[in-house]
Amino acid sequence: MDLRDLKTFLHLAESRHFGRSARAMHVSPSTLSRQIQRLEEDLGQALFVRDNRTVTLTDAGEQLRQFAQHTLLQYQQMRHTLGQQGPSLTGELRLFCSVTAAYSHLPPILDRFRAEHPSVEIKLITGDAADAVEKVDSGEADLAIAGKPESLPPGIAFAMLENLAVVLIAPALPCPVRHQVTSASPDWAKVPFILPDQGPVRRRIELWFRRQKLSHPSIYATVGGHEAMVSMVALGCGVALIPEVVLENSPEPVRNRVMILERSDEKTPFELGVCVQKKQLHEPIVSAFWKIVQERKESA
Ligand SMILES: CC(=O)[C@](C)(O)C(=O)O
Repeated sequence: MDLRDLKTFLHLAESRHFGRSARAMHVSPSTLSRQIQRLEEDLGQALFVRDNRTVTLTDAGEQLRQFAQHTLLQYQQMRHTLGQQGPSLTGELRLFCSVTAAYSHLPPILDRFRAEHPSVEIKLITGDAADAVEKVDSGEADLAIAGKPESLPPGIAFAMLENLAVVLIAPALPCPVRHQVTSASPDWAKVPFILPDQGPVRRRIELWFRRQKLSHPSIYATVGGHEAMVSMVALGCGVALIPEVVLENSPEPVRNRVMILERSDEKTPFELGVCVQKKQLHEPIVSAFWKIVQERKESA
């Protein structure tokens, strides 16, 4: 068994997306398939079940995921201990992110940070992704995972993690809204929209309205938190624009009640990243976390 295969496997087990993992690990999709095949042959078990778009772990895959997570973290910890001079960091780090980001993007960064700095206490605050930059700007959090706003406050630094797709979603089960949006030429002025109350996603739906020449859209509700928007769409209340990762991390019964009407084009990606106050970057704990984010960015 090769550590690189294990790393690639773990990435795929977390992303559940061949293309994304191949890009992040700097290998071609066929190399990635070969690495997984090698592990499957070695263990004599299938690790993933694949269909057109999604990848699911088998029981053996889940066992290997746990093994890979422990092994790689222990390895990193050992490497760090061997190469470490001076005392390790102690203190507190306050992180803010959405529930979605806590599932999708925070785990590998936090695992790595914990492996290197086990004595730092992590205070995780979850909430509306749209509040992330403000939480850092106001000093309530040291670092946050955020969608990049059109303009960043002057004291804030932003390190991009990934370009996310943004999708327009509608109820998938038979209901009046589904009927409206699946007709041959929907009357968009009559379709109820669920909007985030603020933030970069709000800005995007406003641009979408403009492109559709929709000056008076019908607003069903304005809510805080992209996760809540998915639930409302799943209940048939209206349609909404959200980062696709929020849908991907919604519980399956909710996901099954939602369909994607439109996916944003690659020219207008939604930049997800980590933000911090520039003046805090010299603080040892903040700077240690920032360094890990920068390294991930380079390997993404
Ligand atoms: C901005 C952000 O954190 C996410 C993951 O895209 C979200 O929760 O919408």
